[in-house]
Amino acid sequence: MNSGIITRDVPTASADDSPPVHTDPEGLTAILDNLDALVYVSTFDTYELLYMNAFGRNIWGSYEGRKCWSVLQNGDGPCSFCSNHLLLDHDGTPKPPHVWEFQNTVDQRWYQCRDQAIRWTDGRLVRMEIATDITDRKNMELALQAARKKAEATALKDDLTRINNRRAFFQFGQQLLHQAKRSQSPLAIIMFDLDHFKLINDGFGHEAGDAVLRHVGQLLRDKGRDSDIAARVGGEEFAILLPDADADHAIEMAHRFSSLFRESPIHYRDQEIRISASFGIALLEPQDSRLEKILSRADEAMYQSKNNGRDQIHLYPARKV
Ligand SMILES: Nc1nc2c(ncn2[C@@H]2O[C@H](COP(=O)(O)OP(=O)(O)OP(=O)(O)O)[C@@H](O)[C@H]2O)c(=O)[nH]1
Repeated sequence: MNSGIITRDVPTASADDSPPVHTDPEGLTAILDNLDALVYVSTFDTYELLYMNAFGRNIWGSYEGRKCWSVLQNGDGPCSFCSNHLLLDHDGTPKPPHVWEFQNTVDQRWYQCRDQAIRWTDGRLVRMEIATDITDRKNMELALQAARKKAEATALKDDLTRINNRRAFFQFGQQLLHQAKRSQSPLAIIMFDLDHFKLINDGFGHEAGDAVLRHVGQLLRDKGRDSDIAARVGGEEFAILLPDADADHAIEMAHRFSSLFRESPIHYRDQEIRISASFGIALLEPQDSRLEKILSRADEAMYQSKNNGRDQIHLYPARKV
């Protein structure tokens, strides 16, 4: 059968292991069948496969009289990612090769594909693809990407409490601040500091102190809104950024956590550790462009709660709520 790429009568290589007998003096079939890459040719209008080399036949089977989407992708129609429309100019002139990567749905391996419109032996323009197996490189790339993502996520988490660390608070918070300003929506920050934490460390031991911090982290994770950014911003100091929250909402949230802390003692080695915290709330103001400004007002309000006797909530500038 004439493959179309070969200009003389040449037997098509079989998918079995026996080497094909090549009669074409140019040895083109032998060259194509010895390539460690898929080469195939299909028509633009009917998607019929006109040629596929031995690499392809060994993986995807026989192709004669079949469509590329059926043989190569086991599909029941043209592939959604078909690159045919990228291979010809609007006036029908072949464009330079289109190079892309994808994972084959039949053998699940990754290929780098080089697609091009070429002139077939009967004169019409057809699609040719040369696809090289890049699975090993791709897997390494994907593993590296996953490792980098994990490292980035780890760098933004506080080891002890498993909530955001200070760096993450500023990174995510600054973005939310810009968003709030753009959409002219409110935004609030609640800051709190555990009361007499040194006494917990001194009385129950540093490990008990760690257990308390973990407990607070857990409450923040479990009881906050998904859209809020809760972070440990210091030793026993925490902050919650509340997007789209006005004073009433922030006050309600602060009261909710204040009660939760008071009402959920930590059980540590048969001992019960009771905690409370002093809270400060600050709201986004029109002149704010940096998160630090709002945080420092929340910090000021928090110190009013500390100085007034602890276990209470102040809204900046000086309102006990
Ligand atoms: N267990 C533990 N303790 C910590 C950690 N980070 C900071 N601390 C302790 O937190 C304590 C903070 O003490 P202070 O700043 O005096 O505050 P406080 O005792 O909470 O008193 P007030 O804030 O005034 O109510 C210190 O003893 C620190 O050693 C931590 O990761 N684990």
